[in-house]
Amino acid sequence: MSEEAADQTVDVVVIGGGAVGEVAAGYTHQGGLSVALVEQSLLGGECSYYACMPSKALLRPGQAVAAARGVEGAGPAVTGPLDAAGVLARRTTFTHDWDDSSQVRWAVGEGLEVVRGTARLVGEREVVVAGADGEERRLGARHAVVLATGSMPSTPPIPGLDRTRHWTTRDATSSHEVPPRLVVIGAGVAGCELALAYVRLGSAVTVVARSQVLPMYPFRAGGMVARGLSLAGADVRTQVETTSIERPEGPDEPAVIRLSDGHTMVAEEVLVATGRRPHTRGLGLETVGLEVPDGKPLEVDDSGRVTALADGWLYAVGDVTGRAPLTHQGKYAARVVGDAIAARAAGKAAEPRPWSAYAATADHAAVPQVVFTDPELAQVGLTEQQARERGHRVRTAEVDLYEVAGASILADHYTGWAQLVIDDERDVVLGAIFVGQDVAELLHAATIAVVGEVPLDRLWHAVPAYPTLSEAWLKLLEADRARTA
Ligand SMILES: Cc1cc2nc3c(=O)[nH]c(=O)nc-3n(C[C@H](O)[C@H](O)[C@H](O)COP(=O)(O)OP(=O)(O)OC[C@H]3O[C@@H](n4cnc5c(N)ncnc54)[C@H](O)[C@@H]3O)c2cc1C
Ligand SMILES: NC(=O)c1ccc[n+]([C@@H]2O[C@H](COP(=O)([O-])OP(=O)(O)OC[C@H]3O[C@@H](n4cnc5c(N)ncnc54)[C@H](O)[C@@H]3O)[C@@H](O)[C@H]2O)c1
Repeated sequence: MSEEAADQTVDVVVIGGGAVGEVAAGYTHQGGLSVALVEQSLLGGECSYYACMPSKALLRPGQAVAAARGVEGAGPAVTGPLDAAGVLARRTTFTHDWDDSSQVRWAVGEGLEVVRGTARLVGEREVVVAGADGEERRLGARHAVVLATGSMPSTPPIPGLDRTRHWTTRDATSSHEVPPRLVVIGAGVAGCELALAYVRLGSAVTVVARSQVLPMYPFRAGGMVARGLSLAGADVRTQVETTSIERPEGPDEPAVIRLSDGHTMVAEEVLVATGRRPHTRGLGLETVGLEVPDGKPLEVDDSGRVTALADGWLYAVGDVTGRAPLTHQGKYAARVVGDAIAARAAGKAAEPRPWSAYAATADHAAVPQVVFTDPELAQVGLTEQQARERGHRVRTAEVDLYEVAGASILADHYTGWAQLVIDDERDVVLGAIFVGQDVAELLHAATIAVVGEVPLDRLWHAVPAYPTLSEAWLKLLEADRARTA
């Protein structure tokens, strides 16, 4: 688009103002470039309004109560059920009642131009934004366009689902009611977290897993989370398919859910939490010669450049790339994208050398994730299975966390498990997993060990304070010594 044909020309247009797009825009601007950030809905995206923050806000009160009840002497001070209305109200303070004014103030304060509307590519470095009023605005980009359009819930092919009103994670995180009965289909991260939140809020919850709970993690870890859900009162059904869903009495009447084991359930709400697909639909990718099948991610190199386009003006970042669909990892890639665009605009090569500022290298082997269930599950890097599949020769070290003095102080009858996946040739940590109460804060030490490739004989000198849960590290290293002695 020539500067005359455009209503406005900036250095960089970022499409999608979720957490990831905001960071890409911010870093690009800090690099000295003018940036238009286009958002069709709420600036801040899923994480702020329908995902991370509201789900964690729904979970936290139940965690606080459970922690107190797990300590003799403290338990009697906490009686009665959660105040569901209070929990929902506190959640709403985190979503700012689904009002993004504070995020807009932040963006404008940073020097970004916020453009409201739905954007699509119409050619190389050319974007059209359709506003809510139907007006179209043409934006030209001198250097780059960044696609940060996120992901959408995927709908599994369950007979009747497409005709039956149901919850997605958006509804579950923004509900103002606690349904008396809730069936959760899918026992991935979102399904497990939201099942726990609602069972603790008072719903009768059934979780339907077609394989196991959290199948992406080691069997033992998923089993511990499944047991935690059961102890909280959920009915967890594994190895079972959902064969049909309907609301036979009408859209506002209870749903009837049938399972492959012959069981039938009735519930006011059904949450379908069976994964997400990259949001590439309607982006005008065909106008720049890209063919991306629906549901497939935009492939990018480590600096975020869309690999299918030769001249490198189109970038993608966050969930739409399918690389590591987590807020923190998307924001990390966005920092890389912002730095790479600014450097290239200044005439630098900005080659994505591994571990340089221009490469999101950690995406490949050091992604941390916490599942905020009870017990929590915190994992980084490669699982044992992934490491073996990638051809590493590995050994593992494992401990039961009740052996750790800090754990026994934290909770009576603490149960937990930790495992290190160790590269047998280089003696460095490739991955770590912790399952137990409050293990989330153990994770960053593991991330540092994995990213830093810290040799085990040096890690031996990183002494955890007594009596903290971090002594899990000492126990793990001792277990490895005992095995390799
Ligand atoms: C229930 C749930 C809980 C989660 N909890 C966590 C957690 O605790 N920690 C964690 O790290 N991750 C969590 N995630 C994952 C996390 O929410 C995503 O990884 C993150 O939101 C991705 O950010 P994004 O900016 O790439 O996409 P999004 O947040 O989806 O933002 C994309 C934005 O682009 C906009 N957009 C799309 N198309 C256009 C267009 N054509 N024009 C203009 N704007 C457009 C959308 O309106 C949206 O605002 C959770 C996910 C779910 C579903
Ligand atoms: N704490 C966190 O970091 C957090 C919390 C929630 C979500 N997320 C992220 O958000 C994204 C979406 O979460 P999610 O849990 O929906 O996706 P997911 O991919 O983690 O899990 C989806 C689960 O649904 C199952 N499934 C698929 N089709 C099914 C069917 N027909 N019947 C029953 N089960 C079926 C899959 O086997 C899988 O276990 C993921 O990237 C996740 O990592 C992160």
